[in-house]
Amino acid sequence: MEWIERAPAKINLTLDVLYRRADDYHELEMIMSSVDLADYLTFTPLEEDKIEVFTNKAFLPVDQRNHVYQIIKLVKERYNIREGMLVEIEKKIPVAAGLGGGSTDAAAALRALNRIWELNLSVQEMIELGMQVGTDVPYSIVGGTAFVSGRGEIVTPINPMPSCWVVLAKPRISVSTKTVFRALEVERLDYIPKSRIVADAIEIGDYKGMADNLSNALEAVTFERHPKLRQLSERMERYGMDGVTMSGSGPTIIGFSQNYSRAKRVYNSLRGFCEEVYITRTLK
Ligand SMILES: C[C@](O)(CO)[C@H](O)COP(=O)(O)OP(=O)(O)OC[C@H]1O[C@@H](n2ccc(N)nc2=O)[C@H](O)[C@@H]1O
Ligand SMILES: Nc1ncnc2c1ncn2[C@@H]1O[C@H](COP(=O)(O)OP(=O)(O)OP(=O)(O)O)[C@@H](O)[C@H]1O
Repeated sequence: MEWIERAPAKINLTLDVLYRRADDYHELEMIMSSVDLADYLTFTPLEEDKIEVFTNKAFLPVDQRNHVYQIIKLVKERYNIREGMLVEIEKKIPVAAGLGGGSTDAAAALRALNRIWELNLSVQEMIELGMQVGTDVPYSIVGGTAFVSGRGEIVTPINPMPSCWVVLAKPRISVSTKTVFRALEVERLDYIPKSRIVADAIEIGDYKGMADNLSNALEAVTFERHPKLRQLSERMERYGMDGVTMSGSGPTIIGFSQNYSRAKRVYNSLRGFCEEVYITRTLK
């Protein structure tokens, strides 16, 4: 029997860095939401005790380095499972883009294994396991629109973000999350945390309040290294998007509009300028 699990991409409406912690991670506050762009994972239980991962992107690792492989291994060890699992990942979310692709696949694997192996894990137990694989896995287990804090493990669902179109633009630039955090001088950040402001706006359905306060503390570092991203962000603002920001540690720049024709126009204009451009909707 086969089991199919959908794994949606996430966007950051905000990413506030509060301080660097003793364990070298950063204390964060973020508003995240899921969008209508997803990977699809097909799970086939195997009698033989082995883990096999396949994907349609040849450059992606399918061994211990794959987040899905890591989750299966973790669950098998923790719950002493002697059966095997074969997973096919149909990758649609751009990789290393700031859209949480690997994390959402890992979360989808946890949800699927929980059902297939009848583990009866609570959301909290899945969050604890997921955190061992990546910062964005806990959010991806919960999904929807959420206020995310701590290292990324405290996920508080809030009202769905006001419905709108989201244009995602990813130029051919690679960004290492670790390098960006390392280059960040938190004590010198000249910037006001926006997550609580955006959460309050979303709670009362205030689209303008949300769009006016999008922000990302990592933008300064990533933009300095890749000036093309600043140009892209300014271009999207000039084209009339209601709000523009960077997702995660980049390089994807996201723009919001409640007007479909405008979002479509921006999408069409960016296609010549950017490697990958998508027009998506937010998910409830
Ligand atoms: C920046 C975000 O995209 C926001 O959504 C995520 O926090 C990144 O998620 P990810 O790629 O799954 O990240 P991880 O593999 O957990 O962390 C990558 C690196 O980012 C830095 N990192 C991450 C999370 C955090 N709260 N503080 C950090 O300093 C650490 O150097 C870590 O080694
Ligand atoms: N299933 C997977 N899908 C995508 N990337 C994976 C997967 N498993 C492992 N990786 C590795 O994880 C790295 C980051 O990819 P991913 O797409 O998760 O980044 P991201 O979108 O920037 O994530 P985030 O927003 O959480 O920082 C890549 O270098 C890739 O090789």
